[in-house]
Amino acid sequence: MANIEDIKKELEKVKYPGFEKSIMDFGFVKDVQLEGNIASIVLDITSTAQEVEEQLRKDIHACINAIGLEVKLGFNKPQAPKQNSNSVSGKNIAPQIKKIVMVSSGKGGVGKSTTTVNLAVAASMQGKKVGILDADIYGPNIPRMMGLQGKEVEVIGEKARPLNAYGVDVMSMGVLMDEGQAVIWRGAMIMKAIQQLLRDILWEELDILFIDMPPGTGDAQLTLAQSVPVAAGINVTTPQHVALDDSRRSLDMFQKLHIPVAGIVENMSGFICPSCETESDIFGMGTCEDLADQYNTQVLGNLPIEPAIREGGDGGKPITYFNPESISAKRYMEAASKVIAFLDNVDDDRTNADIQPTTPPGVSACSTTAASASSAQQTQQSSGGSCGTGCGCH
Ligand SMILES: Nc1ncnc2c1ncn2[C@@H]1O[C@H](COP(=O)(O)OP(=O)(O)OP(=O)(O)O)[C@@H](O)[C@H]1O
Repeated sequence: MANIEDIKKELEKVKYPGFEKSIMDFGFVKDVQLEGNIASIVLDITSTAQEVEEQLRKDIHACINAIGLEVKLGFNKPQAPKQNSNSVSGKNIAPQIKKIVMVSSGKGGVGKSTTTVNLAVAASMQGKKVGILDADIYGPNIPRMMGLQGKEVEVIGEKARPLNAYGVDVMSMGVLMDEGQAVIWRGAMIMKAIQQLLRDILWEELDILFIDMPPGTGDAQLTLAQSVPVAAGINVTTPQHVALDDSRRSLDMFQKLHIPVAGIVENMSGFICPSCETESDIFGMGTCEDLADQYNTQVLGNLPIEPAIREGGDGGKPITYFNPESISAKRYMEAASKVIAFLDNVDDDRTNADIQPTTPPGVSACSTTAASASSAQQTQQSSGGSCGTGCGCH
């Protein structure tokens, strides 16, 4: 006869809909009891969506029945939010912003924030009125990268005015939270935070708002797509094949959310030696071309690993603004021009209902299942010359 441990083992096989992690790993299973052959299980879940509950019921029944037990299931769920999804209500909560661009990556640490900052600065240098919303609530580092760390936000009534650096308006959870404060966010809180960052911030009329998303494909992406019409998505990745697999998830998510894909930024693509400026291949270069073809999009730019890019990020002095003659700054400028050209072709008057999904609030239109696209071919590039600094050039 199965015991409680057997039940828990079975529950480890049940994945939370739209995610790779199990309900046990998420800590959603609050109570497991066994009386006779009836397993009583209580779950705390973050989604209000009926579909999520139904899927879980189905999966849990299947695996618990398989070990010869009946199931009694209880769910604790948050109240459904009053605010309907944008696509359902047709409401745009930030109508003064002409074009919203979602910058995403399949995983953390690939240079998404660095790319957001430099693209935004580059677009501003090309005459656009630009803002950055740092929605990476788990690691908001845009304030540091824009030299705004420790700056006080001006509060007017119940709203806050964005900060400004290098001609770009900026708002971030990092400005609103104490430094180093750890944040553990669950679905409903993320939804609220993102909506507040759009609605309760006094954004001026902007041509483009770049939004630096948390890595991955989750509640934040869905909430954003349901709250405002997202005109374009940009995927940032590094060229290694493992990173490209994660990237596919991100690109699949754009497709599922009906977000037009402006392109892919291949970051840390080769290394530029600070001494001789030779570009050499470290993690691979040019691997995103195939990926872009598969998703019918373009590579916006190949940004090398350049110490000056990191120093610009750490020191709050973006390379595009402070060293516009560098190879990287020129590539960011070119990438920004491609984004602007892409946005020119996305209709200003498109409403969210035209481009974003019509799933009810809280229902994940995102899937973490990677497309079964074939692997991109790595293009090896050799570099000439030798500088003798051990940078890898030969
Ligand atoms: N092309 C580059 N050359 C050198 N350093 C880089 C480059 N791109 C990013 N970095 C550095 O890599 C680190 C991670 O970059 P960044 O914070 O932009 O990544 P991220 O994808 O936003 O990470 P997270 O998901 O954790 O927020 C930073 O220290 C940044 O300065």
